[in-house]
Amino acid sequence: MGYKEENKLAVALIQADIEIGSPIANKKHLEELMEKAVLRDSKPDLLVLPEMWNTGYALEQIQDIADPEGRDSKAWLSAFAQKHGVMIVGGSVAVQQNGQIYNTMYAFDQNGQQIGEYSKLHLFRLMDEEKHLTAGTELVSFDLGGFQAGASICYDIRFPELARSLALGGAKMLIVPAEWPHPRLHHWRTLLMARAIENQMYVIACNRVGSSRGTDFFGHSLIIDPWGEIIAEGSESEEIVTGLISPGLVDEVRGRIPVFADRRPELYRDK
Ligand SMILES: O=C(O)CCC(=O)C(=O)O
Repeated sequence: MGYKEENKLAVALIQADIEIGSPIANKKHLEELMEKAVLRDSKPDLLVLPEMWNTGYALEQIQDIADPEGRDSKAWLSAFAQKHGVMIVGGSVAVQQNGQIYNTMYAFDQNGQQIGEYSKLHLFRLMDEEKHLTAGTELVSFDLGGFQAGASICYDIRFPELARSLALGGAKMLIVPAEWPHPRLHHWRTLLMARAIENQMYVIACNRVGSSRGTDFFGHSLIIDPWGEIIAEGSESEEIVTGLISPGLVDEVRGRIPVFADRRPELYRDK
């Protein structure tokens, strides 16, 4: 593993623009940025991509351009991970599975082995997602170099129950690929910060930039530590956002303010 410091993981978020309805062009563009990220002097251990990078929100054509069974996306991500010895959380892609379309994240270890698959649980009605996509049905977490990561996608961060359930299941970091637009920058930053502070976990959030059909995506990808401190934040332009994270800090913060021990689950409503 290319750890920069003992027990630390070097993370690089690929804050890219996405061309609507153009999976081939998007893959080529992302590959250029990912190559830039891994060829830097300080090579990352983990790359994270944005949401729906293959198609963007081309929902009315999605049946025709979604990746059948995710085959093409998985093969490409796996080959890149293996070639460069880097772990990848491949943002998410529109995938066609048994006649349904899902918004699905695939994760790979540094040998190119698939280690995770998660389909977005909460579909975003403001963008008509529920008319075109099928929601996932499972909470997912996977191991990233000894660091348990919980999966979520964009709108999912508005549901604190999801991040809390992942944390209760052992996750020390929440991964959030997104296509989150203006004018809700305040929501994005506040919700991500809250998920980090309340669950005392890292939040690793990669948002796209650029404009598509009148919607402006603001980037501001974030790496937030379990105290809620911002380790790195993107601008509103394309860039690679980097930071170092350490599993030990999660244990330290959880030890200092024992939120999990102080919960009163017997009093909370679950319906
Ligand atoms: O919740 C929001 O404001 C944005 C969510 C979103 O754009 C998405 O889930 O694709």
